[in-house]
Amino acid sequence: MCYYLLCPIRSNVMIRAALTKFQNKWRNYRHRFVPWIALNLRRNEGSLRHVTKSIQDKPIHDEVVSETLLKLFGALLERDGADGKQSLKETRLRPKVVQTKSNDAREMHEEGRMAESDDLIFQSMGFCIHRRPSSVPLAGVGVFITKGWVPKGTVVAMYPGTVYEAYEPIFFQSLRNPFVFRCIDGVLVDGNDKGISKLVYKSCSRRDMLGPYRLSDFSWLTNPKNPLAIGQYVNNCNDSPANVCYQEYDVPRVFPLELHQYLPNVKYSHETQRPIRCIVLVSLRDISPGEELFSNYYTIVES
Ligand SMILES: C[S@@+](CC[C@H](N)C(=O)[O-])C[C@H]1O[C@@H](n2cnc3c(N)ncnc32)[C@H](O)[C@@H]1O
Repeated sequence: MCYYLLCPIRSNVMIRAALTKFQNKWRNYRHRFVPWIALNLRRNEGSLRHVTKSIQDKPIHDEVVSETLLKLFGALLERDGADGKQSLKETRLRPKVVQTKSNDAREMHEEGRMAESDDLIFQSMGFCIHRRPSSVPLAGVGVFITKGWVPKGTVVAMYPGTVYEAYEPIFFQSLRNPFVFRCIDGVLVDGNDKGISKLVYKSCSRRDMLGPYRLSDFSWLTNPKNPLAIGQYVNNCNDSPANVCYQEYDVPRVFPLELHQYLPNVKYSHETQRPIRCIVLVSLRDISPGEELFSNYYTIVES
């Protein structure tokens, strides 16, 4: 009798102990991409990023991020029109103009725009960045430095997308979506440029205007006018160490209003009081032309 009673009790205790151990490990574990972690944790344990405190997961100062963005966005604004109003008008008109062109003319127009963007980013940042088929078999698209050198500690890309507070609903957008990025504080950024995610981003971006100024950029959903806004396509490193890492950056309130139109992030709810959250990718070492960017999809935050 005793035997039958004791056995379930002992196994209950063991199960509870195992669950507590798992819960503790899970709490410390700040995963970036939810579906990916479930499938690949064991295979990629060697490529984990360890940081001691969440506050320390900033390889460069936020002021340096601000300076970089101000420089690039300033150059984009100069290209698009001195006060940003012209670029807004242009953005509204562009679809109609493009519709009247043949496919060839449209392709030439896009190629011209890409070459112009390349010159601009090369002049202000010293490198060019593009999407290409990944060097990792079956990994889809990746992001490459195609021209110029990237010194260690440089902002190389931005992770675009809709920003959800931890309590906001994202269930339907997250189904079969490998682009949902999780910040250390639980904020989620949906960088998918297709389907329902695309619709949500566009509608939030159109909602948020301040007078003549757009507060976010939605061109990354098709052809990014901010050339850095392709960070959601950076793949996870497998065997060799990552050459970039994610840094969370809350846009300071003093960030010039006319430059917000180049920020590739928008709040899901406009009632959220905190500053807009952006994610930048920062180089962990010097990167040479032709190299693919690789990040860590896993970060362990040890408290
Ligand atoms: C955020 S997306 C990155 C962009 C993706 N490569 C694409 O073409 O859409 C994450 C997905 O990329 C793929 N991926 C990323 N790193 C990988 C790797 N090292 N090996 C294989 N697949 C990878 C996985 O399918 C993962 O769910």
